[in-house]
Amino acid sequence: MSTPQVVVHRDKELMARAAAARLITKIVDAQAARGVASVVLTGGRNGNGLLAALAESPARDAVDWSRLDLWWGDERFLPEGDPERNVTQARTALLDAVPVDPRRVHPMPAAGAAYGSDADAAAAAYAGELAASAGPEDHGDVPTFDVLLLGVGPDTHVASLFPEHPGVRETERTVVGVHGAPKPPPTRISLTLPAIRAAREVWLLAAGEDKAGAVAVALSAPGEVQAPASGARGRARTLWLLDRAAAVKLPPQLYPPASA
Ligand SMILES: O=C1O[C@H](COP(=O)(O)O)[C@@H](O)[C@H](O)[C@H]1O
Repeated sequence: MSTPQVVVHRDKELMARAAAARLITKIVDAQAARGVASVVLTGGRNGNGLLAALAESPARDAVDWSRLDLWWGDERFLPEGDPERNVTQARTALLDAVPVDPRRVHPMPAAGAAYGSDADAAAAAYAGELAASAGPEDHGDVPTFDVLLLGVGPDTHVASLFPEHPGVRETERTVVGVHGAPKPPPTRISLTLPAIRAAREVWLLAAGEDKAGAVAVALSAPGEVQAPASGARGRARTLWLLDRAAAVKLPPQLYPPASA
């Protein structure tokens, strides 16, 4: 697993634009190297800010959207089309504006329809979809995602893995149903830390002073059960993309001052 690197941008708008530019380059490079790229999307303010910045970037046309697999790190277990679902927000921010191949877009299941209110069954189905996409070159039952994006909550949660909750302790399953989440809605679906750690690169996004405490705690090497963000690492790279407000409690030796 890789050691976290920290990049600090002036403010959240610049952070979103820089992260979007970085993601475009990463997708184009992966498509050149392997034909297809895969990205795991996150919900939340910073994840959607990145997608909106990507939608506005003229360089978005450098991406071959038909050769991009999109997965989700977590989902709020709500009915299809609910405005609070992460996939609904991603469609509004970006996906409705670019020619993605619908067969390569893999939202987590919604409540109702096939799974009713059974988030555990929906999580198992998504685990099956991931396993079916993993090849012999991958590490276990998930594809080796090129980039996995994560927002960081003020309590250090990532995806829907909350401190001290059962999901963050999971070591076998790749996807779990989450019950009684401290942030609404209480029922969710989430990738687990083992699935997150299958990614080549994990990028954690945090902006604003309400995230400063979480960033400082997660980067001070606590246990991942207490601070889930600290356990989110990529095989090749772990990148924390911050704005100055979110970095304010970090010791300066953790990042080069020139990057801020
Ligand atoms: O509920 C969620 O929250 C986290 C963090 O969101 P933020 O708005 O505080 O950045 C997000 O990453 C996750 O996908 C989402 O379901």
